[in-house]
Amino acid sequence: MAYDALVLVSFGGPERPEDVLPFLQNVTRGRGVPPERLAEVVEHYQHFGGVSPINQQCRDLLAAIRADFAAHGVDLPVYWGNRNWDPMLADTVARMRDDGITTALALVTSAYGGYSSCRQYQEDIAKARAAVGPAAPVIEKLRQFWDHPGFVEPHADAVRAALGRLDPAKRATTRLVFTAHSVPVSAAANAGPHGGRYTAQLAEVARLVHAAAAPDLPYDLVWQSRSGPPQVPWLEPDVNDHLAALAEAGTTTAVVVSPIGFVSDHLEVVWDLDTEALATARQLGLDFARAGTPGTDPRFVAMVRELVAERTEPGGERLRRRLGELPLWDTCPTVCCVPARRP
Ligand SMILES: CC1=C(CCC(=O)O)c2cc3nc(cc4[nH]c(cc5[nH]c(cc1n2)c(C)c5CCC(=O)O)c(CCC(=O)O)c4C)C(CCC(=O)O)=C3C
Ligand SMILES: [Fe+2]
Repeated sequence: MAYDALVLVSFGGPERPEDVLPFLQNVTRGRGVPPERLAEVVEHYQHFGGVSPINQQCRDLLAAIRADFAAHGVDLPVYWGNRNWDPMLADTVARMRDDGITTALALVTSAYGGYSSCRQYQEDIAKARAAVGPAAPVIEKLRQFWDHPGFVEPHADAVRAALGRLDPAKRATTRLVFTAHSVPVSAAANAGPHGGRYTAQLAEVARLVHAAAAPDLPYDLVWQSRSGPPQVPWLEPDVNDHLAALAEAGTTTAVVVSPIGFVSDHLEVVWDLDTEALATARQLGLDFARAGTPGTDPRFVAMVRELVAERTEPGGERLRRRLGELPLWDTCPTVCCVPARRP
């Protein structure tokens, strides 16, 4: 298959105080998030002057991908469009059409399967193409990359670096706490062609990062950033409750919190972990170091080029680099991740 562009598809975030509410309305439209929760989240964004870091992180990633492509003779223009805020994906797809693009690959800024991480981005692409009309380019999502070394190794190095910031005298009572975005229990059950893939992939990445970074330490996988109405069950425990349970048990004095669910230090990281979870740890008397995310790590950027090569080189499937053992699929069956359509 010949492709004439790559498009980075991301979540989007506001960059001005007056954009926070309309952005949040885009995110939560039709999803039953209570107004009290929305009001709280407005405050999280306003704490940072109404500027989410995520768009600048996408610009930095774009620049890094373009430089890497140029250095390796990959002659593909790279576009960028978001689910929830400017640049909106439909506007980007219109521009791609105007530029004569006919068949593009898409990199989404989530490594995992599941509705919010994978299927919803495919719906975003389908909606944007429908809005542009019949001349819209075909856009194929690159495979999920949770266990690619270009994603796992930067996380593992970040855990090592975070451990280096903690008191070595407390090493024997230090614990790794891996986090990912919580999702409704029903969404987790439906993730992937046979269900349960979001949590299974995260458990695999936690295992791989732990083994690479600090196999001598105990570790856990917990959840953060719960949304939705209180009566709907979401994945638990929450990272804050987990820290309280560790402090209560009395055998932990320090934690490294590693957000393996994410590719960059966006608001869910700088608020929910660096602000909230840090405050929780302080209150509990636990030392706390937050590990970084891949961001623009050269290995992560090179991974993007490798994922493209898997699709463009002859016999490209053989180029797949993976550290894990869970089944992999390039394209999702139509029944994937959508409860109503699962048999
Ligand atoms: C699995 C998952 C990822 C990881 C995959 C991926 O990265 O895509 C993710 C990422 C992100 N989530 C983000 C922000 C928000 N998520 C919300 C709400 C929700 N997230 C959900 C799931 C996920 N979310 C779900 C099931 C909801 C409930 C509403 C719904 O069913 O859709 C809300 C609404 C308010 C609230 O938090 O209640 C906000 C503001 C940002 C941007 C941060 C920034 O601005 O820097 C990012 C990267
Ligand atoms: Fe979210």
